[in-house]
Amino acid sequence: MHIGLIGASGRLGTLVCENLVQQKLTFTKIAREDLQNIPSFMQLLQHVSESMIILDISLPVGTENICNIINNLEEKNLKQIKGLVIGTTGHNDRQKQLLLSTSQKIPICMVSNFSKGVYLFEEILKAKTSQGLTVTELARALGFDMAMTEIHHTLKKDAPSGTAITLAEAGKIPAKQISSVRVGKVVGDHSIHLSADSESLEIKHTAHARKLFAEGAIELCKNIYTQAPKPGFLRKEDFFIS
Ligand SMILES: NC(=O)C1=CN([C@@H]2O[C@H](COP(=O)(O)OP(=O)(O)OC[C@H]3O[C@@H](n4cnc5c(N)ncnc54)[C@H](OP(=O)(O)O)[C@@H]3O)[C@@H](O)[C@H]2O)C=CC1
Ligand SMILES: O=C(O)C1=N[C@H](C(=O)O)C[C@H](O)C1
Repeated sequence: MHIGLIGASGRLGTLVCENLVQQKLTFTKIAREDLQNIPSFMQLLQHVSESMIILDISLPVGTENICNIINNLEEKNLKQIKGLVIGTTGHNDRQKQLLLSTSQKIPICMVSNFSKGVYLFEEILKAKTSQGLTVTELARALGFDMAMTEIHHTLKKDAPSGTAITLAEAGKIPAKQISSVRVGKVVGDHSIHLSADSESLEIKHTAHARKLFAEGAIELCKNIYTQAPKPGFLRKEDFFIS
């Protein structure tokens, strides 16, 4: 497997490159210039002889650019790309629509958080209690009010975080109940607060180091490459465990 990496010079991208080198996996850095038009991208593809997974950990405009390239590539060149894994967050509705239409051409997997802990968090929110209720339904029935906070470093561009949006969807927590804090160098904290008259409860995930996301992203790329799914919007749940 070869990885085409968009966002290689970024905070996360740098760690992904280090990890790929450690694992002796081959990769190509895809710069913003490579995504400007088909000839630029074709030049890059011609230097890669193997089939590849493209990992996008850039900004929403980077995602938009790679989607436009994919939608305009000839079928024979498209065959070289086995999947597009998107870790970038903060897409607007138009960009989400573009991703959906691009998934008709290649398999696309969008993962707002590559950590296993957040995956577990999401599954907890979607699970059913012994009475057949979701955690949120049970909490509300027991008189708990629910809200979420997410805390990240000050250089993060989007708010709320992609993870907060994903967790809120899983727990059916209204978007207006999410608060975002940007402070210092926090890698990523997500908490759900449950509050009743005389007691409170908190479910919290803390990312202790950014390399966690790099490891998760590469593992996911490997799993998708091995399973070789057909074009479409992939459920990350089908690829998180190898
Ligand atoms: N899914 C997950 O688990 C995680 C997701 N993220 C997400 O990943 C993304 C990157 O985060 P982070 O590394 O902190 O951000 P950085 O700002 O450090 O890096 C952004 C990267 O994107 C590149 N870039 C920006 N615009 C374009 C473009 N138009 N075309 C190609 N490349 C472009 C930048 O390149 P240049 O140097 O040329 O500006 C840079 O390499 C964010 O969306 C963040 O939310 C972050 C952590 C975990
Ligand atoms: O930008 C970040 O740093 C992070 N972004 C992702 C998000 O928006 O949820 C994942 C993680 O929390 C770090």
